[in-house]
Amino acid sequence: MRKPFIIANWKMHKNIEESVAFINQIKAALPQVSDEEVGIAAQAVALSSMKQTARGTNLQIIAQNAASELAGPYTGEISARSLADAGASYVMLGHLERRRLFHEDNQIINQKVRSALTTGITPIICTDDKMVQAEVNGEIHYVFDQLKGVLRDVAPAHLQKIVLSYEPSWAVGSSQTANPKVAQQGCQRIRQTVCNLYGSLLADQVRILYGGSVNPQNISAIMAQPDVDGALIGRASLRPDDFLEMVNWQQPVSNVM
Ligand SMILES: O=C(CO)COP(=O)(O)O
Repeated sequence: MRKPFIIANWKMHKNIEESVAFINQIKAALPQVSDEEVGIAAQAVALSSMKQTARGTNLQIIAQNAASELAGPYTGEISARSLADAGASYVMLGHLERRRLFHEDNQIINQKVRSALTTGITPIICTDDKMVQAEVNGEIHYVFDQLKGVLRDVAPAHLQKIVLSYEPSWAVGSSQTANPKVAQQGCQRIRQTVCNLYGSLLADQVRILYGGSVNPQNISAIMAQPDVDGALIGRASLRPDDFLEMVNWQQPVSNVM
């Protein structure tokens, strides 16, 4: 049984004080750890204070990026080792914005994945529909070459822990509301690719999240899809009440607030 995972990706929003205040506002209303995992991906400087504030809760503190090396002369970089020290249990790697704005490619992301794994911090590997997209007989086909590249030399024992995500480029940060069927199709194809690479047992275990314009109105329909195990939420995660509504998507709103 795959445990649902709902993640706020705050990107470069919220300073340390705002991050801590947010956690103080939501921590009493988080779901049971046995039912669901909840996490917040924030700027690296806020992680340590967030971890302290979240003590006693099941909230996962997540880094948004890490260096490909663990130590050395890389001015301005932050290693997965230091992120783990700061309290991050997961690190997002290969987000669409990292690929698009900072020119990260599959090789670099693969190095980052392998470095993170040596520190015990769990990668959340993001993929998008820019993998290879081809139209055959009027149907869109995604070929998940990105996945093969970023998972190179990743052992099956490690893949068991890794979380994957599907974030179509046109839905991230856009006004286009995610269509649950598209979310399902993308996640299902990622699972199929994992099955081809690692076999069906691991493909059934790995969690695959959907990201791109998720909000309190559409999260239930997205989470109802069989291959969608969670959501990566940008803009709609910035307000505590909206975030709580989304992490408690299984309950009527009146029971949450
Ligand atoms: O980038 C995202 C999550 O990683 C999605 O961002 P939005 O929810 O703002 O579209």
